[in-house]
Amino acid sequence: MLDDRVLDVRAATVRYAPGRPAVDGADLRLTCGRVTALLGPSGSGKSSLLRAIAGLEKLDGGEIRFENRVWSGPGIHLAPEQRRCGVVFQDYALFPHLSALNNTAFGLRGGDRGTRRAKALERLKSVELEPRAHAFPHQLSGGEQQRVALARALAPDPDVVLMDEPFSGLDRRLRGELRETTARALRDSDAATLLVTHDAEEALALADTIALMSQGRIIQTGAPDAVYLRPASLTAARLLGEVEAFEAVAESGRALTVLGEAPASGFEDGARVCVLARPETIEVRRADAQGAPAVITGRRPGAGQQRLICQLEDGREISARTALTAPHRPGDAVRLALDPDNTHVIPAEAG
Ligand SMILES: Nc1ncnc2c1ncn2[C@@H]1O[C@H](COP(=O)(O)OP(=O)(O)OP(=O)(O)O)[C@@H](O)[C@H]1O
Repeated sequence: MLDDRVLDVRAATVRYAPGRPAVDGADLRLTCGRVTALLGPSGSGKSSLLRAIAGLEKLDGGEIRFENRVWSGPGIHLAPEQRRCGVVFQDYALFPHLSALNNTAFGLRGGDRGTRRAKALERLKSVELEPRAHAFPHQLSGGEQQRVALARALAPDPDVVLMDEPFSGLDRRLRGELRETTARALRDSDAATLLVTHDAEEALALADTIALMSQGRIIQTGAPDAVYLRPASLTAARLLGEVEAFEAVAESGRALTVLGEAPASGFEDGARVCVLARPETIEVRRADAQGAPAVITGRRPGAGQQRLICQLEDGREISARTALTAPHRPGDAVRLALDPDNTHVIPAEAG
């Protein structure tokens, strides 16, 4: 079997000023034909890492290599145009005086004009924009502009596609639609894609792999469900959504929390652990059932689900999510319990 074609980032460091670098020894691997979402809070270094891969920032340490070719490393810095790398910026950066077709054809080299136009048209078709080929950017909606930017990035058949918050200027419904078109076009292209986002839902919906970034480092990489359900630390868990954390001590392969037991095999007796549970896995039971007594103090309806704030007898508030149709209302007395199959236990120091 052929080896996967990969872009390898090793111990990459980008420093703008004295003190902690913006990118602080980040390791990341992008595989052709796969979409990797780089998810992290504002200021964690996502755009700086993307720009370093694109060749727009020099590395202060570490290395970036595509297959056997070093793009950035000690004494080496290939110019952006020497990297087979397409970039989609947050504001799309389209040329206002060029049509969608000419924007898409802009980066194409070689062949005659007719061949380049045909190729650009093919790319516009892949993002379902062929009928708007002759429109100028100001005549296109935000979502259409985003797709032209994607077609332009994909037109020269790059090895790597970098997208910096490509959906951030669009409304929620449009984002959902565009994600599908974008994911399809990216997978068909066989490029290694990095999608920078601070939107966990977007990362979970679009990516084959999620890389979590915090304070300049990649703190966990894995398949979306694995990273969501089995975060390596509390910081990683919180990057993907709300989570409840309970301190406990491991005993005979179990950890006992205020909401019941969680399996903790792999931990020695007496080890301090942190039991993590997502709000949708916390069971909200009737007041006469087993579990920790609580009172519902808040309720926020959402799409298909409701978020409940439940106060335990010691005053601690627990967030639980149940079906919107479940008959839970503020003031109700309930019992809360962990679903042992859906907890994840980490060492206390990672909590
Ligand atoms: N050109 C620059 N000069 C100096 N400092 C910079 C520069 N670009 C970014 N920084 C700093 O580097 C750190 C990381 O910024 P970066 O834009 O990479 O983070 P980010 O995770 O992409 O954030 P956001 O989600 O807000 O875009 C921040 O502290 C930022 O202020």
